[in-house]
Amino acid sequence: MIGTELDDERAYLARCGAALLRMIDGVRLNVVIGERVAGDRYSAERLGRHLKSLAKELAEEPDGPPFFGRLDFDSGEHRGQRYYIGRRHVSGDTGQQPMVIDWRAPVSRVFYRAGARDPQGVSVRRRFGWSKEPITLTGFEDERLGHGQELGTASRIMAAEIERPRVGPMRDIVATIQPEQDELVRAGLDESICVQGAPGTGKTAVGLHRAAYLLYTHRQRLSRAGVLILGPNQSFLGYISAVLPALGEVDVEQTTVDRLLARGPLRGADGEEAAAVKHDVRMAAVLRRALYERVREPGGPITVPDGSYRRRVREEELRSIVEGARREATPYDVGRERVLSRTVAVLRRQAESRGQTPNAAWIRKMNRAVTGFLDEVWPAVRPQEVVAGLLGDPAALARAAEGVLTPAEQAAILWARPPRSFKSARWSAADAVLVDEVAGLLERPRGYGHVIVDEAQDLSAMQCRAIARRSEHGSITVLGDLAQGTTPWAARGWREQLGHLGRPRAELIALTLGFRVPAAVVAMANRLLETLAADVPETRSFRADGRLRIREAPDLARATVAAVREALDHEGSIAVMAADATLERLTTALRAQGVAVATLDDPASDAPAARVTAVPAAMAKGLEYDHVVVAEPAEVVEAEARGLNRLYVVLTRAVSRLDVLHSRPLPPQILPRVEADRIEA
Ligand SMILES: Nc1ncnc2c1ncn2[C@@H]1O[C@H](COP(=O)(O)OP(=O)(O)OP(=O)(O)O)[C@@H](O)[C@H]1O
Repeated sequence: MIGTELDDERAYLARCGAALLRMIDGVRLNVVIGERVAGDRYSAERLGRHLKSLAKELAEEPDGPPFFGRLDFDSGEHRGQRYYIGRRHVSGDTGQQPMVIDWRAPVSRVFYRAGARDPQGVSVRRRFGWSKEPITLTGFEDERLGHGQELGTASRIMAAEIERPRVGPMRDIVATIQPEQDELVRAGLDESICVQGAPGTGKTAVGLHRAAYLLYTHRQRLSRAGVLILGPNQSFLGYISAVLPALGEVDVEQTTVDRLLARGPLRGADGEEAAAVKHDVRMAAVLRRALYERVREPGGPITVPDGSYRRRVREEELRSIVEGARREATPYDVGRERVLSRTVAVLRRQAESRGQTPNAAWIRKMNRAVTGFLDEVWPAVRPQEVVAGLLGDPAALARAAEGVLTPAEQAAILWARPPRSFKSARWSAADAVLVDEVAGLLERPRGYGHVIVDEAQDLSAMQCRAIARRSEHGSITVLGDLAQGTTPWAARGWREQLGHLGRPRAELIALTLGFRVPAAVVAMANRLLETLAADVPETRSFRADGRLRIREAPDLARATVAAVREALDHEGSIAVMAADATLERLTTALRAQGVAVATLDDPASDAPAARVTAVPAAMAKGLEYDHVVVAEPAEVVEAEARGLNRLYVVLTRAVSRLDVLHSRPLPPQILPRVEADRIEA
């Protein structure tokens, strides 16, 4: 019975393949016709470009299966219908319903949300199982929701997908999105949300799928306004970069906050103290003062030659123009424009009252004539100039920071050797944030329709403000985990962070079911979590499989080589994680033993297909590997002020197996019940 049904499904699969080819051919043909028939060159080019990108998109359809689920309805709006759900829409014959419905379409929501308690009209939900290379439909699993039958997380197909060994970059999760994740993915475009989730609960996955969903649902609005994804570093962005293209979305900007804000190369570095002050929210007030200190009261009336006349604007009038512009609290550059246009308007009224009719050339002439006055009372400035003027001049800093920063804080951020000009300044990443703050006071930056911020707990207040400026008229999705905060300014609570992000009332949602880390590892991570003083709920693991092994190893290098060799016998990616110096030593040892090791900054180093990556503990955030070897956790803890949080991050990167190797005593925070986990070889 199942056999014949499987044959039927395979026949349907073959028809889908044919339909997809027809779609690609059709679009390609349109490219050719479009190029020939469009009325003029401009529309020919536009049409051609559009069709070509559509053809490219379709042809680049990943080799994945065209559908992963099926819904049979026996009541409600879709009664009697059967829909196949897949990554992308596949058209049916003319006049027929689609062969496959996009997972983002409204009806697909039922696939993710229906359950025995609320079948939503569905009699049977079917999940398909596939094997790769070649893509083969191997079976299916039915849930008769109408009869109270629901597998939930007991689904074998779902478990196999979640527990599969990880290789290469992150993949989409469309086939197995959980109901609570789906709710976040499909939150409306006007809703800003904040997702607090322990490691591996799918925050990043939710964020990426939300981007794809919003682009599908609000294509026009967002293709104009744009979607921005912010991640912690380039390695992380590389790791997630394939997910959206696989879902057919190629026009999403994915970058880091530093890159977003940098206006040139960053060649400077700050000490801890200076960075902490520069990232503090109080700097916003200091910078505002430093900028508006440049606005001066008019020192007297102005006289402007106009043909045979000399026009005069009284000091009181000028004062009220400057004061008025200040009070209006528009961006600084708009204020300057207003002072200019209002001063010229006074001159114009004078000219008109004398029977003159000023034209555009006259206005231009007057604009030029009052520029000297304008530069005095409301000078044009560049943001770098303002910041350099502040950090390079103790007196200017003291004026702007009075009552806001302590003398010690001021001393911490002063440049020891000020550059000759702001153009030769060696800007640091923190300086770039300050420059951006001033730039935001000068004029509003380009905004996005939606911004997704990953690892948001690590952002400083000043970085949050930079993001808020870019999402003022859009919405944001904030993803993070307070327990994984490792920067000196990492958030202690979400409400305050959301305030800095300009969304103090965004809904806060917690995800607690982990899909990455095996249960044994979660138990250890939760022990560490208790000591981190982060107000977050514990995680449960979806995964009963997986292995944790803790070994004392006097010769760390030898033990690492042995652990990696053993890992290489299994399928999946492997990472060695440690503090910097130790990692270098271990990488050398591995290479000396003939093991190819890639590094994060150069993934193709050593051997292009190296299965082992050396990951500095400080760069592990957001990444995952099938097998992780963590060497000398005590060093990871000692390396930085929030070393325990870093260890928490590092211990939660493994999908199938985690080896913890130590020659020194383990950090006591993971010790209490560690003996129970210890399995000696
Ligand atoms: N519903 C799901 N079905 C299948 N896999 C899932 C699901 N949700 C998450 N995953 C997988 O679990 C892993 C962890 O997800 P993700 O990286 O998004 O978690 P995270 O919460 O961002 O973790 P971290 O805080 O450590 O960065 C990924 O491999 C992801 O594909």
